Amino acid sequence: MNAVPPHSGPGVLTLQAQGLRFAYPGQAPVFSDLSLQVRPGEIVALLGGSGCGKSTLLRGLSGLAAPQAGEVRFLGAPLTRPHPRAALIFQHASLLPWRDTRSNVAFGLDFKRQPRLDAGVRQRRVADALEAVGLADRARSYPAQLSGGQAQRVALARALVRQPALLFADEPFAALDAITRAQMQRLLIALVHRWQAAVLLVTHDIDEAIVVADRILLMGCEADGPARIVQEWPVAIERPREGRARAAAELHFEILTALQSLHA
Ligand SMILES: Nc1ncnc2c1ncn2[C@@H]1O[C@H](COP(=O)(O)OP(=O)(O)OP(=O)(O)O)[C@@H](O)[C@H]1O
Repeated sequence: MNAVPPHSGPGVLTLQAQGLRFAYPGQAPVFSDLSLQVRPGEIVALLGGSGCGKSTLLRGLSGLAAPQAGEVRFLGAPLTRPHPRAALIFQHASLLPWRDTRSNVAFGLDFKRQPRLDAGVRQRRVADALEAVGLADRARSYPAQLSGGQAQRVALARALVRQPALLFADEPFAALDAITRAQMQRLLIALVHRWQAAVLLVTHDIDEAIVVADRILLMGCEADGPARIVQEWPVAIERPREGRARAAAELHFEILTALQSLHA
């Protein structure tokens, strides 16, 4: 694998959001005065009830939507639009059907503001990313020839090819069956550790958050007011976490109780 360049200097947070406010036109704010941080290499899960604003927050943090107040800093500098060292994955892989797997992954290097790479470096990056997600032998396959799990691996490779310092992931495994989902969770953990990326993972699934995350944030809103981060938990369960059912169950119960109390 090629060396991944350092993501930030010592002590620099990967992502720092301070005092964010966002409202859709003519509507009450989805969130107001919301702050959070993601440290280098940290996996942070964002849990919350449906409609509380998780996806909107992710869009605001990634530069896809502009908050009306507050500041987002990425690798120490203000972020006002999508950054080449931040990548996004969503519930649906959204591959280009007329491109094969290799070309879909290479497309990750063609987004706006990506640095121009020479052909050899591009090829190596794509090959590394495909190998990392276990699809080196499917480089010539088209999306219609892939399973849902394989398609999501291609989407992950398309994100990794950019050597991101931060991966924004909005319910990336929600559409997968339980076994594929567990495989993808393990893959995500292995890859971010190997590629030294941080992750901000939006999920509805408390168990997924407990298996994957270093830290869990619970987002909620009381009495239809703007959402905020109401509670946070460091996940101190030793990895790998499968088989540590008791510790996980205790944390699951604590988070579920907090989530239910928001909707009581
Ligand atoms: N484009 C939009 N225009 C207007 N309102 C929107 C738009 N997108 C989302 N909303 C509203 O903003 C609020 C937050 O939506 P958002 O999708 O961010 O929540 P969420 O927590 O990600 O939901 P879910 O978990 O169900 O996906 C909701 O009330 C939603 O109806």
